[in-house]
Amino acid sequence: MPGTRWIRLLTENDCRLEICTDPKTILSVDDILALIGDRCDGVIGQLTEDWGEVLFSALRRAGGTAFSNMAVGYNNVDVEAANRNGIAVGNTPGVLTETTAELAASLTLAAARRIVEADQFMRAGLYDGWLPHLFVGNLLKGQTVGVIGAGRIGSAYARMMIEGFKMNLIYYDLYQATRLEKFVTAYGHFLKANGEQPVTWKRAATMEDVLREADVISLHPVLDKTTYHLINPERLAIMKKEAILVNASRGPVIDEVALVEHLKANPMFRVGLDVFEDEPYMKPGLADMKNAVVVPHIASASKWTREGMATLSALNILGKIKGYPVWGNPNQVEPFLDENATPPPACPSIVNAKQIGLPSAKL
Ligand SMILES: NC(=O)c1ccc[n+]([C@@H]2O[C@H](COP(=O)([O-])OP(=O)(O)OC[C@H]3O[C@@H](n4cnc5c(N)ncnc54)[C@H](O)[C@@H]3O)[C@@H](O)[C@H]2O)c1
Ligand SMILES: O=C(O)[C@H](O)CO
Repeated sequence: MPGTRWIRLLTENDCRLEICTDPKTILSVDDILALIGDRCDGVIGQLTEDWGEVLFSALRRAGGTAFSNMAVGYNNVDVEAANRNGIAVGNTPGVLTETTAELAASLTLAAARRIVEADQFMRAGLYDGWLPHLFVGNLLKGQTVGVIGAGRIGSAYARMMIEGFKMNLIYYDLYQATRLEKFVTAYGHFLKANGEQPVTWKRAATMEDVLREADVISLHPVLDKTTYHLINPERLAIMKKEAILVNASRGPVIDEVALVEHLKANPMFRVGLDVFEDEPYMKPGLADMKNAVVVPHIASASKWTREGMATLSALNILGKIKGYPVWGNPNQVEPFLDENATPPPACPSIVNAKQIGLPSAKL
């Protein structure tokens, strides 16, 4: 895990720390069982690990009460199994928001302006002079950005695309994104007052409305039963032929086999993908598609964010061991990240706090 603050926070609070140095990228359940051993109070794990009944009951038997993913997404964790074993499950919200949104914006631009194809063309020595039709892509200004899942990251991405490129917004979420709507309204007024075309927003009644209307669609929901294969052949078919689809949420939100077929049939349709259905693998054919930009799950990969994720996950474990209450607002974790201050005596984010009866901190 990156940085050293998380190590200091634990060791200065009398925790003995065992750091896994196995060179394997993804640990199996058996690897983790061996690491838990017969005495372990808490574990910080990664999103690539399968945390279910086997691991939570082993942790319980070893005297443990806390697990934290070093991630905001926790679809790799069976929270019900953790509840049955009385284990608190932590995650790391907030600290990834801007970094992940920036990568989604980067993928959007790379896809819209064909950056990767053009880079490969240059390196292959194929450039022999300016041409009017060389790597013509899409202009974003004035087009419509569609966001599916307008939570922390989806809203941050929307703001970047609206403020940066003056795009109009259409979004779909189970909940109203009130702050985002207010921002777009205010920005629209500002543009109008300066003699520019104002930006607009619309909350779509159905996901299909977003897919039909948007020129760029970025996916930012959690992965659960309701969002598995949310993008399927039928929904791909209703998107514009020249649309751009970006995914920096979780791979299984897209039916990747269907996506490859769609990319083959629609060369002007482009995608930017940070995540894949069977990570670390890509479905057959995807790597050959020039209309796909692919990167290896790096959306949260800035130094500040990764160190913040390490800090928040360590504080989730420490807080539970110390018997601290749970921080009341997982969207405001800044006080835990201030290098020059002692962090608040609270667990920054425990997703099953209510289910296992943990008290909430008074802010
Ligand atoms: N690629 C990466 O490195 C990376 C980095 C950070 C987060 N993520 C993923 O992004 C997800 C979102 O993170 P966040 O911090 O914005 O979480 P969040 O909880 O703030 O936002 C998720 C949003 O999805 C919405 N949602 C849930 N089910 C939906 C559905 N069926 N249809 C439409 N919207 C639905 C929720 O209402 C919520 O607003 C994480 O769960 C994680 O899987 C990926
Ligand atoms: O869910 C998360 O936190 C991310 O996928 C890590 O990059």
